[in-house]
Amino acid sequence: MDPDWLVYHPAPKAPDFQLPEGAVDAHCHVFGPAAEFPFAPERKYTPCDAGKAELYALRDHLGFSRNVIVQATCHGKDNSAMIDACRAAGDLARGIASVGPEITEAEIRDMHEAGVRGVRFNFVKRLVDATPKEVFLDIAEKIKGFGWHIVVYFEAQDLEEIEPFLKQLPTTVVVDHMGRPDVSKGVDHPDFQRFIRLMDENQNIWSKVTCPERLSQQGPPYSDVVPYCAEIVERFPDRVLWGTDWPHPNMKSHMPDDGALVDFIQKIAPTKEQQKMLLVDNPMRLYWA
Ligand SMILES: O=C(O)/C=C(\CC(=O)C(=O)O)C(=O)O
Repeated sequence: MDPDWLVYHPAPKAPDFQLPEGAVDAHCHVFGPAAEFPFAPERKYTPCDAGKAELYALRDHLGFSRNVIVQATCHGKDNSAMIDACRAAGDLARGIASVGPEITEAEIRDMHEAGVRGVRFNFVKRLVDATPKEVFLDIAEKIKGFGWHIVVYFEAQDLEEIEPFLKQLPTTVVVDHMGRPDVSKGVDHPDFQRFIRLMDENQNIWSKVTCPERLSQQGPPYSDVVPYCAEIVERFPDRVLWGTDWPHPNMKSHMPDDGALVDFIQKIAPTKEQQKMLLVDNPMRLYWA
């Protein structure tokens, strides 16, 4: 693994916040183990091993019922670790894959049968080499007939440029980590308001209200991120998802305690009704319907 790699928390606390029955961790990853599932040659980082056994132990410890496993860029377009983890969980996991334009209908069907329900388009330059938008649009056409959706990962400064592309996508679109706002700017800043407007005007666009540990400039308990997540949950309660982001790739400042991350949920979704939509109803509708 990279010399400055931070390994996931060895013993997260038991959450004080009791998750609703049937809660879904809708954003997490598996890494390897590398001996079984080697990392991709084109990867931009080399993580520690963090396989399905550890992921499912964390699920049970925190009180989640299900997982959505998002293909991590260190595995490139080889989705086998993610698919193996989905198959091992039976009906309790779904996956988001990374695919190229050469993907065939038969391959999509196989992945669907394993539990995959979408693809991820990544625009974060430190994680991937750029893919032309026409290639992504081509992939979108191929997957839409399967009822899959598209997860997009970009940073706040790139929103203006990719907004027309997002509006062209023919499926439900889920934005990772609220489009990574700069939380020093305030929720009223035009950059975050642009993201709110995008969701407001496009009913097919959802957001993950995730990764306070990545977005925070203050560190735990991530109070500076609360207003951003809370604003989105309040405005769009039926289009939000939450996940741990375990095993927290590329965290450099600190490694979060996953139990404390679960406790964060009640600050951004204060009512029982919001919590149930965020953690159960929305992910079940998108991934298990
Ligand atoms: O875990 C995340 O969502 C964020 C990542 C890693 C990532 O997306 C990947 O490797 O695919 C990041 O910001 O480094």
